[in-house]
Amino acid sequence: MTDTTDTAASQNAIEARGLEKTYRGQHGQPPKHALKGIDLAIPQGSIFGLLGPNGAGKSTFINILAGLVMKTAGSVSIWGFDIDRNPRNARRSIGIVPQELNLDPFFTPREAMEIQAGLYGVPKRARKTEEILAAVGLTDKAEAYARSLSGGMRRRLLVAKAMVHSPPILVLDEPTAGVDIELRAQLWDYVRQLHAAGTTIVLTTHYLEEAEELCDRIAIINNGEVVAHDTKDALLRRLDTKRLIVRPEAALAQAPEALKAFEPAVREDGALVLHYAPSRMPFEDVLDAVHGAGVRIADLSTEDADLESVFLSLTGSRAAAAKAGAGGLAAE
Ligand SMILES: Nc1ncnc2c1ncn2[C@@H]1O[C@H](COP(=O)(O)OP(=O)(O)OP(=O)(O)O)[C@@H](O)[C@H]1O
Repeated sequence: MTDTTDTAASQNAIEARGLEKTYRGQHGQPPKHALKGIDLAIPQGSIFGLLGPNGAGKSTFINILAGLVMKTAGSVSIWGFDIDRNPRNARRSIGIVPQELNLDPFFTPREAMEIQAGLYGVPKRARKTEEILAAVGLTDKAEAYARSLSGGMRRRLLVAKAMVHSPPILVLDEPTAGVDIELRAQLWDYVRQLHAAGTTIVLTTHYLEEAEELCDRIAIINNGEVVAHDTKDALLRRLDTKRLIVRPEAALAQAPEALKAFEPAVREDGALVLHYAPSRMPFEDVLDAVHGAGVRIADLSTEDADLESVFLSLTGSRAAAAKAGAGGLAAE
């Protein structure tokens, strides 16, 4: 076993090559090929979003990083440490916040932190229990039993526990599920602080808006395969599509036939939504078409493609996008 990192690999916080996972079929079920050769490089210092519909394989990927699921084939290195050849160092380089709120109900947050630090062999003088509890807003609850904590507090305690050994990488698996908006904002503030201090952040989320707001790079996984892997901006640019939202002076019963080429829809609030490709069609031409169709405009606005559109075009699944909690476009 060696402790030396491979310098090329260490440019990336996490690197997976040809990663495969096949779950053995249980109760007469056929085997499940959950990861079909994943290649993924997560650069150091990024806030990386891992997106995908339910069952895409995100948790499988994260559980392989955590050492909870054995891969079937391929290789993974964490902070330059191969998980097979150097599992100890690989595991020390990463803090994982699990999806489930699995906390021992009989320990207080302070105790839970100390136990976790002990498990990682962090010497007493090097522990940062109070500092981390304060950062996640749990100082007041340091002596409360975990069972008396709200869902949001438990989630924040899990983040705190994942940070006890000061790993350079923090992975959050669906961290804001069940967390109310205020606490979510607080959690993201802390995650941003960690990122500013140099921690690489990887998160899976069902909230596309969250990924859009937070992440600088995004991979979309569908059906065990990476279908996109790019900077967020490049992903958003990839779709040459904009929406024009027109508020007509008089209510429209339906979208005018003459505007068919713009995939028109009349929203519940009465707005007429048109789609166009800005690189191929000057805005003036879109407006002319609206006038030509006899629609008098009371007000208008445009919207760029969002992550949901990208997600939809890549996974081809409107249901998946709806499940992904994007909202907002439901009326179209
Ligand atoms: N222990 C297991 N045994 C058999 N099949 C499994 C097991 N765990 C996951 N799977 C299957 O593997 C596929 C990928 O599951 P995984 O949980 O990784 O997806 P996910 O993208 O994390 O989904 P979600 O967002 O719902 O958590 C799914 O079809 C799932 O049913």
